[in-house]
Amino acid sequence: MEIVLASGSPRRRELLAHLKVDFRVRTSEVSEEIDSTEPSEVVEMLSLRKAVKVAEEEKNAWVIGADTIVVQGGQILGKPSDPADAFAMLSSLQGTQHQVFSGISIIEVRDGEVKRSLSRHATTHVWMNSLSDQRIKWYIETGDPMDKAGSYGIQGYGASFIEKIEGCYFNVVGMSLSLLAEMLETCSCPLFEKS
Ligand SMILES: Cc1cn([C@H]2C[C@H](O)[C@@H](COP(=O)(O)OP(=O)(O)OP(=O)(O)O)O2)c(=O)[nH]c1=O
Repeated sequence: MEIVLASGSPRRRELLAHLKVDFRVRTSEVSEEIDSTEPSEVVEMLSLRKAVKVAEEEKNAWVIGADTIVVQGGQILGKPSDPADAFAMLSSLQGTQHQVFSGISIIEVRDGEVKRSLSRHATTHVWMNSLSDQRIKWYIETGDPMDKAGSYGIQGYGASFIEKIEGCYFNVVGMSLSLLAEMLETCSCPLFEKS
């Protein structure tokens, strides 16, 4: 049995490495189109979709999938489609509060069959400082926002935008480690349990 991270996100690789477990990465392409507008449902369903796609290719593994979105006033912000979209997102987030939802799914596959499937999410409240148009434009030119939900990364230069957060920091970066640890324990994953 192995732990397989179903993610192309370099952040999620770094995050999982913090848990001091052996794992390998297997990426897949899934559609991120979804009918639901309920944030918790969206991130749990998308994380499950990513995990399922990879689990179908595995024989014996715990497959982990995750998904992160930014939510402001009920509106869901994913990754920006282009620099103009990033500008629109950051302009609306600056000077206000928003939430970051990250869903995590674990699928336990034994002998090619799904033995257990678990999906959970965490929410973090984030307060962003007021930002000038020039500063937003400069940040977008660095390219950093383009692969991130809400068009910012709290773990890089984007940290200078953040006044405070309430909730798990790692949840903002892409996956709550305390939630993941709890889920691996629930699954009785021996690769995680420390003696
Ligand atoms: C808000 C925020 C998001 N992000 C990132 C985390 C996710 O990688 C990304 C949201 O996109 P996701 O679709 O959740 O993930 P992904 O496409 O990067 O990777 P994969 O689906 O293969 O697992 O935004 C940060 O890195 N920092 C932040 O502060």
